Amino acid sequence: MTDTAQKRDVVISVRGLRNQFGTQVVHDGLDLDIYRGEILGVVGGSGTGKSVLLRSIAGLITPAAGEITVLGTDMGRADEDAHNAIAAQTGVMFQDGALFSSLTVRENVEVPLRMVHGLDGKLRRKLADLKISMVGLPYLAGDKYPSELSGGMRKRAGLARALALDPQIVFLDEPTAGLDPIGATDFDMLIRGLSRDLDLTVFLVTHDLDTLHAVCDRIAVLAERRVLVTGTMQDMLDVDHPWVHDYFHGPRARAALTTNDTTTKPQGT
Ligand SMILES: Nc1ncnc2c1ncn2[C@@H]1O[C@H](COP(=O)(O)OP(=O)(O)OP(=O)(O)O)[C@@H](O)[C@H]1O
Repeated sequence: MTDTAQKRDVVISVRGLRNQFGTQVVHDGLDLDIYRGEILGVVGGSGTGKSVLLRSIAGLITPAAGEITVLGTDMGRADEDAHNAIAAQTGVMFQDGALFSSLTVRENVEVPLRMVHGLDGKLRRKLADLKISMVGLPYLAGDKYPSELSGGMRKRAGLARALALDPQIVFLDEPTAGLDPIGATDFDMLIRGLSRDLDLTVFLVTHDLDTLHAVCDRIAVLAERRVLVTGTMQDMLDVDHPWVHDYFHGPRARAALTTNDTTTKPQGT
């Protein structure tokens, strides 16, 4: 870690995390820090526990051991009120948007807003429409049901819902999976723009090398049940570990490097 990184504000700290399902140990002694305002890309082979890590930090599963501190709150010791306060500061977007199929897009985005006391229906609808427009969906999309949307639109709707309460942190699980290359690039740019404009911290699980190049400030690699290494894309190219080397030096990585060398890149840490 550089001196600059050490001075930065840690908004999520994970120490000694252990996750286990039956006899299967997914994480063991996993440590990770995430800094305010950064976009952290989390990569790793299939089944290395990227989504489980996301769900642990987002408070959706309880780890077997370890400490997770989010915005200064030790989640293992926090009472229900503290958990709710953190939930209001964090938004989660799942791969397929995870929308309620019986609700319109606007009603889906209104779901978290219902937690806010004193917000009448009219204002709630206005706020939902604002989020819908922030993620680049047309105004009329608010009246549609998830089944009436394309996959990319459903992802945007899921992102609008994740942003409903103006969180400080958003968790994105494979945001570009299943999108065509143009849709994926558009979504990458949306994430970067929102992160910059809203000063969001983004925890982003992805397999998409273009996303890593175009969007992420830092990358964390999961392997051997822990975070093996963190650093910039440049740092990853120098890592002497078989999986990391193959991933970042393979033909797809080279193609992503060439493509993204011609576009604007985020500042490294
Ligand atoms: N609720 C659960 N019950 C039992 N096992 C689980 C559960 N959730 C995840 N696992 C297991 O934990 C391991 C890690 O799963 P996870 O979904 O985090 O992997 P991943 O790295 O996100 O994989 P992929 O890249 O394929 O999406 C897998 O072996 C999975 O089967």
